[in-house]
Amino acid sequence: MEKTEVMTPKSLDDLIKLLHKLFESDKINVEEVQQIMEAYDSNPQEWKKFAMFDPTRYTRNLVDEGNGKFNLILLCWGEGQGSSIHDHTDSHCFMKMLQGELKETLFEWPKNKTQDVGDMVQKSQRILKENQCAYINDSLGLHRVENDSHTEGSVSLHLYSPPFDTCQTFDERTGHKNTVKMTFWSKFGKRTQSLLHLVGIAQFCLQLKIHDNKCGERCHKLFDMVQTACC
Ligand SMILES: N[C@@H](CS(=O)O)C(=O)O
Ligand SMILES: [Fe+2]
Repeated sequence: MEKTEVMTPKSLDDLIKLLHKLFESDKINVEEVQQIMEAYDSNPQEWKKFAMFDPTRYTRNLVDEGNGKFNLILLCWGEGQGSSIHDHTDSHCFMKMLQGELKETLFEWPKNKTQDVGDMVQKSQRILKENQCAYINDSLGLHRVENDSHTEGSVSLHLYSPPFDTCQTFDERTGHKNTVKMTFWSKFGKRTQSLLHLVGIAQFCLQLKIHDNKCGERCHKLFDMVQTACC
């Protein structure tokens, strides 16, 4: 196999361009992707438009859809926020630190995948520092990611290939698993949830039509508008 030189992306846009090139090929070189992501020197000016925090849980903000080959997602972790123990749906997962630190804990898959089998077995734990790029896939195990800081938020850039929108989460005590849908807090720098919220309100208003035809009519219009805006 030929050895390629590690390219140093000059900016986030440059990194995205390089990633598009690398993922044109059907077979990717994990180390190469990891090295290129690590070589990008985090510059908040370039990514702050994607960085939206929520006080209640970590947010997932879509940055790029990688021509359908990968999703590039910026994750914002407030103080004390973390993920559940989860898998990565048979995809590659690269995780590049843009700001602050994150604690990553690796777990083994529960022995019996169909039954609750007691405590999850912890394999290792490490602190990921700014500009570091970690990698995981399902054959390496499961993980949980946490921002342990009481004073600072953390930001990380995740690349998933192929893209996926559900994963399995695991109860640390029992190993019991659940399939969960993963949502975006924003896409390409624009908040998504508020529109979904409006759809919910419009749907609710539509039900009122039973009681009040005028309201129903108005809400049909609102519902159509919101649907057009969303899709
Ligand atoms: N894989 C998680 C983030 S992490 O905890 O690695 C997600 O995409 O939401
Ligand atoms: Fe993860």
